[in-house]
Amino acid sequence: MLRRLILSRNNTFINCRYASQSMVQTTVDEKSGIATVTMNKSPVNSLNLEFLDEIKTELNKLEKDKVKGMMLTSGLQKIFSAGLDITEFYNPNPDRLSKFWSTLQDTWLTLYKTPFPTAAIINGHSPAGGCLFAMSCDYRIMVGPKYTIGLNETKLGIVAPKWFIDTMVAVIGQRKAEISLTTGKMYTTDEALHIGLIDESVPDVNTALTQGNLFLNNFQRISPWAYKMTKDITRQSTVQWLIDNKQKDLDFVVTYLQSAEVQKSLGLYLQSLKK
Ligand SMILES: CC/C=C\C/C=C\C/C=C\C/C=C/C(=O)SCCNC(=O)CCNC(=O)[C@H](O)C(C)(C)COP(=O)(O)OP(=O)(O)OC[C@H]1O[C@@H](n2cnc3c(N)ncnc32)[C@H](O)[C@@H]1OP(=O)(O)O
Repeated sequence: MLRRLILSRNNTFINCRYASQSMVQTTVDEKSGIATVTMNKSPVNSLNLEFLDEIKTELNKLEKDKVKGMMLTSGLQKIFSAGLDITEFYNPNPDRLSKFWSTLQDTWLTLYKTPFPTAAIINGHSPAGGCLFAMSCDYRIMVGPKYTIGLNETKLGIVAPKWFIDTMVAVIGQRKAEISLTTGKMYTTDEALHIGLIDESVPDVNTALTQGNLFLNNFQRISPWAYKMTKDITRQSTVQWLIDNKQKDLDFVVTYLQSAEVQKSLGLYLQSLKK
């Protein structure tokens, strides 16, 4: 791992951590202590085992470094994240599938429970797992109007796991989540703003980053302990369910995803993507 200081747009030094061939780049503004984590896995930031592992490691590092906040964004042109990498569960190797799913569980727990405030800068499409990661941040700013966001699992012929569902319910409420999930609806930026799936719609990435910094800087005036306790209490039931049911969730998903019916649906969906 290499480190270097670079000069940011507002002339403060940024501590930049990067590794050769890294899929995740992080900069930390030395003045504000706010980190920007950029997902950079071409072509669509699909979340496979190695990518999830890198994201989790990076989040743990930020916690150790005691950053004051984090913005999660994408380095790709028009995609925040295409969600889980479907090739991890289409014709899967069962051992790798288990490893993949438990890494997803751990990465999500790490992101959902960060002791520092987080903002998703959604600068591109954000289906399924991409939407999950955005919803797991404390605040969402989406660059409009061209992109879409939502939990579209039913469109793939699969079911969003309970903790995906609970995360969405926490953001938009039971009724809207039920409609969104059953229909697999992908919302435009305006629609997402209207139902509360995102907090702000902005015209470009620079504005999104400025607004993200503004949101995170609010916490300079809040006790970190009070922040963390409040977040833990608010998110407790969703987090605790997964902690208590990790193995059950894993066993179910691994069996379910390998069933003939699900494999057939996934094959057809992948084919439609290639077209
Ligand atoms: C009770 C129930 C309990 C348990 C349930 C159990 C299991 C639940 C399991 C899983 C939950 C699943 C969560 C997910 O996240 S599934 C992933 C859903 N994602 C999508 O549907 C997105 C699909 N992609 C797109 O819509 C478009 O690609 C996108 C808008 C992101 C970008 O469009 P663009 O035109 O720019 O690029 P493409 O040409 O479409 O794609 C380029 C390239 O990338 C491949 N691709 C795209 N998305 C994925 C993906 N998610 N995984 C793997 N590969 C992906 C695409 O096929 C193209 O490949 P190629 O043709 O080879 O270049």
